[in-house]
Amino acid sequence: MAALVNAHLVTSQTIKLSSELGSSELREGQVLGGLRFPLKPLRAKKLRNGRIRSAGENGSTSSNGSASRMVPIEEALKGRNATFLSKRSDPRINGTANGGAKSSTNGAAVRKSNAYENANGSANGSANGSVNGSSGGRTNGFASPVMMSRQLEGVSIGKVNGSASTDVVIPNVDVAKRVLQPPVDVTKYDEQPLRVLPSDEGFSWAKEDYSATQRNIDVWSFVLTLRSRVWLLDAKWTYIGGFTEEKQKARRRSLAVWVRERILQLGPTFIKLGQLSSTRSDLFPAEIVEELAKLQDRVPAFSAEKAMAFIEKELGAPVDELFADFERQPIAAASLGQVHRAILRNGERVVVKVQRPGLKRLFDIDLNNLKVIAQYFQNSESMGGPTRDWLGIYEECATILYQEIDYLNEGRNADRFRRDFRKQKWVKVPQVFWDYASQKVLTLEYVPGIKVNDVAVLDAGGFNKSKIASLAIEAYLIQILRTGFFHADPHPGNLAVDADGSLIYYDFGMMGEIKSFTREKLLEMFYAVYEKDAQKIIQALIELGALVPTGDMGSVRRSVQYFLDNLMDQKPDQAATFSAIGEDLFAIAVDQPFRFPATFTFVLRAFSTLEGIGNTLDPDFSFAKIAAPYAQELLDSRNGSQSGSQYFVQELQRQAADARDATVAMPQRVQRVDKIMRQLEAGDLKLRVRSLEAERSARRASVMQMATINTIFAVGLANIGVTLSTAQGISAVSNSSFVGAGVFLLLLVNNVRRMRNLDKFEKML
Ligand SMILES: Nc1ncnc2c1ncn2[C@@H]1O[C@H](COP(=O)(O)OP(=O)(O)OP(=O)(O)O)[C@@H](O)[C@H]1O
Repeated sequence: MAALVNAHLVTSQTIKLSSELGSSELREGQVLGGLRFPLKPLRAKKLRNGRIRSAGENGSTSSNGSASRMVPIEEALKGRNATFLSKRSDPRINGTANGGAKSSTNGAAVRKSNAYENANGSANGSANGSVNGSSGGRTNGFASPVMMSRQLEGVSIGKVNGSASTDVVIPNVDVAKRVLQPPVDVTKYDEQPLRVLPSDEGFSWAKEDYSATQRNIDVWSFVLTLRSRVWLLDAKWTYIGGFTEEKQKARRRSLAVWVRERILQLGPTFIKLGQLSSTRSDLFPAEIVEELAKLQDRVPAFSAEKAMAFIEKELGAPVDELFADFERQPIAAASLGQVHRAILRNGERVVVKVQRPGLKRLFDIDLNNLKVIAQYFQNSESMGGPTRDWLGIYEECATILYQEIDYLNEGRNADRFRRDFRKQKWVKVPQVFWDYASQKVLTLEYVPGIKVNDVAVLDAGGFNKSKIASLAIEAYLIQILRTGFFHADPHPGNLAVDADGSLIYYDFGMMGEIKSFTREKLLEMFYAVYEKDAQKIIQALIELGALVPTGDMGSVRRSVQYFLDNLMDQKPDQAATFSAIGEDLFAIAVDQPFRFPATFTFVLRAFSTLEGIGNTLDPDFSFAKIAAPYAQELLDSRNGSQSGSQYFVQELQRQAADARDATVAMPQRVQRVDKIMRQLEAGDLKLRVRSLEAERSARRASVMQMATINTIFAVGLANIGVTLSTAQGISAVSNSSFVGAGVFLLLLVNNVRRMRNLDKFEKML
């Protein structure tokens, strides 16, 4: 690892208590403020300032003998401001050490101030006091939070007890900076000012006494108003001054804004569903999808009191006891919960994810209503009922929602994801502190990072953005094609970059799983994409159930070929992006026999999000360029360890076998063709051909016909208007003729626009 250290770490006043005399070294692998310490030990003597000796603590760390215990400065310096030197550790290590320690300082006056804002604290020199160290307390790796907090209450810096001594090292800023040469001022993100989030106080769903009846009324009044507004969209007579496409578009836009606002009013269930729908251009019009995308960062937060009371209820102990410090202001608020920073009693910096209270009850009511709505949609022609699986979509959403409010499930997902990426050191997944976890509260290692879309900060830190883009794609390919367990919501808020350029993943509430058969087929499709083989892709899609084979596969093949050509030869300035491809695919699906299973839409959604991230990070970003070497690697690994000649021989054998099968089957096939021909001639067999191309031509002809009629009427009426006004001067009749001509002209413009769209569509195929 390059010698990377966070300037914040060294500008902070840090204290380390270690059992080993003179071991006031910062070792490789130690973690400061969530960032791993570099390379070689840094002798304490290089760092000025004081030392304190204290009792050894290693002995008390049962789960990892080598783990040296970090003690918060505040515990050492009674109320002084400082940031902690912490250690990334196995959850079991937390809560160890100091079991049975006697406190001489009564918890060292847990400070209420913001520990994160004290990077330049004044804890200089020696910290006085006596340490009543671990005194051989047997540790309980999985102590309950309450028990642990009780034990840790006694963590104290006071009189040194025992023969060992503790070093307290307070690095000098300048010396440390010079020695460590940080490449980036990570204080920029580690100490970033907190955004003031809007409060949830004005929203009825946030009230404790919100009744189920009131909720039903609120939901149904939204649904019914929405239905009538959608109906009004197409009721041409309701447009004052006559219907125009522009007016309809404006009405649709105002409807979309209204939907977004009402969704915010309706709260968590609808916000989450709105966020999920914000990529379903196959289901909703573009204006709605655009507005729904804005829901991502406009979610109100709940008060610190509410959060703290909820934590106490969930974890069974007051926040004061559980944490040495708990930041009242959340660092983020999302539809289902919010995130607070905190410091454990052992000095570990963590984030506490607190779920919005009352979510389960709200979901139960809302999903009951939504099920009725889905059933209505399913039976409604205008909502595409017969062709869209609204009930399936409802089931999918309900599953996601209930899964997302089970934070224990999220914790398990995080652990699994971390295990999947254990070999890729460039992917970081926060540790879960299981002792501080419940179904509604999750405590995770604090791993600050720069969000992948925060280009200005990445630039200022000198990060290699195209490398980050490549890593993001590669990490995703590993998930989809190798492990089969993928992050289904990789939006920029859930992906950050560490000081050493590694990727940090947050939020494991929504994970997808690809079964091995599907993975195998996706892998085949991936190779086929790499080889630009449309036929193989179609075969894989059929086997995946994403494509229903029909007689007219020619146009499907051409569509696929079009995407292949655009995808593989994609240039940054070309619009053939994943999101465009997704939209086009969905548009084409109306005509063609594609069916998109949930996994497929999630994968496509994830790829288009990643593509967006890639484009933000690197103007020359090309998905294909990044994927190609990866595909090659997979191809090589698929061909196993066989040498080139072995592979060649195997390929020859395969082709020979194909040829043999074809030859053996030939006489049978000829016989069948002959039989069919005779049946046709005898009139026993009728062939009904449905040609999608012919249907498209018919649609085109009908638009042309309408355009011709509109032209005739426009010109005719304009002629009458001109004739009348020259003969009789401007009159009501001549004016009406001009107006009529204008209307037909507009219709003509509309026809021309439709023709252009059809042309564009034709070219795509
Ligand atoms: N372990 C962590 N260390 C540092 N920051 C974190 C950590 N976990 C979460 N965050 C911050 O909190 C934000 C929200 O977290 P997260 O996405 O897990 O919450 P959420 O409620 O699941 O949100 P949503 O599902 O809407 O994305 C993240 O974008 C990140 O900025």
